[in-house]
This record gives sequence, structure tokens and C-alpha cells, in this order.
Amino acid sequence: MAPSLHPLIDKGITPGSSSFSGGKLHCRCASDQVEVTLKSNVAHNHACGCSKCWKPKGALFSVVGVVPRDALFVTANASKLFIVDKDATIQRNACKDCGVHLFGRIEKDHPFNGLDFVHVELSEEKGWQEPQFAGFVSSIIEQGSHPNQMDAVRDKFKAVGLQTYDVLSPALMDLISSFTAQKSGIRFANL
Ligand SMILES: N[C@@H](CCC(=O)N[C@@H](CSCO)C(=O)NCC(=O)O)C(=O)O
Ligand SMILES: [Zn+2]
Ligand SMILES: [Zn+2]
Repeated sequence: MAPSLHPLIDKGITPGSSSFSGGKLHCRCASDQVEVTLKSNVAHNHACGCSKCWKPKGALFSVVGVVPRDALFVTANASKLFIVDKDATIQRNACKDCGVHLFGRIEKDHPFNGLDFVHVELSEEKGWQEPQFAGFVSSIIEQGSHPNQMDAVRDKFKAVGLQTYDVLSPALMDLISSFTAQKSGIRFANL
């Protein structure tokens, strides 16, 4: 059987709702679940093949999107959260019992500071923005996928209508480069 890209992608993508305005995420513990309340839909939701983002068992990719950090509240069992890697740019807060990542936060000066990374599959609600693209696709090789599988993986994404990139989407890459340009004092020419 072909490996799963992600359960939200394998059988085709279900569009989200533009009027959806948030919901709750829960970890996968049988009891005393960590609960996170989001007062916003996600944006830039995407499949991520990097080794750091949380993936469900058997999936090659994570699905991760962003919300403004002031729209995110830990509303139950916050004491079960720990930061997976304090040195990473994205400080991923995971449940110490089930391992699920509830949210990733950036504390340093960074183009995505102010945005928290979350996984909408941890929610029962429907209407979350659907995945928009696949990023960090080649990174799955670093976790053991064979290079000769990559055409099949990219074809599968294309079959469900998702563009593939080996870093992030052009919109996000432009945002990162604009931040860098601004830091170095670049003044853009008026074209
Ligand atoms: N090949 C590496 C890539 C890791 C990486 O740079 N991940 C990105 C994307 S995460 C969600 O889009 C990133 O921004 N990481 C910052 C961080 O994780 O703190 C690998 O696979 O590990
Ligand atoms: Zn848990
Ligand atoms: Zn990632």
C-alpha cells in the first residue's frame, strides 16, 4: 500500500469555511486532555515534511497552520505541556503524556513572530482552512523516505491540487525575505 501523506490529504481535500472563526484542539490522552482554544481560523495551512513538526502515526507529513498568538489560549491541563526543543525557532509545546504538539510559538525576532503553529486535526470542529500547499517536501528523505519515492509523493500532492515546495510557499518566502531586507535597511525601488 502507498504510504499515507496525511489523513487530511490522502482521500482528497475538504474545503474549509470562510465564515469559520475558531474552535478547540485536544491532545490525544484518554483523560485529562490538554485543551487549546483558538479564537481564529488558521492561515497558511500546509503539509510540512520537516522532521520537527508533529505528524500522526504512519503519516509522512504534518499538517500545520498559523493563528495570531493572541488568539490562542490554553484552556485545560496546561501543566502537562513541555517545550520539545527550547533552542528551536518554533518552540513546540507538547503533551508530556501523549506526545501531541498543541502549539508552536516563536519568541525570537523572526518574520513569523506573533504567529503560533497549530494542527487542526486535533479539533473535532469542521471549517478549518484546508491545506494550501506542501512545504519541506524533500525533507522526508532525511527521515528515511527513499529519494526514488519523491516523484510519486509530489504526484500525489498534485493529484489533490496541492503545489509542492522544498521550503515554503512563494508567499511565505517573500514574507521572510521582506523581513530580512527591512532588517538590512534595504529601500525598495518603486517599480
Ligand atoms: N530539513 C529540516 C527542515 C526543518 C525546518 O526548517 N522546518 C521549518 C518548517 S516548520 C513548519 O513549516 C521551520 O521553520 N523550522 C523552524 C523550527 O522548526 O524551529 C528538517 O527536516 O528538520
Ligand atoms: Zn496528551
Ligand atoms: Zn515543519
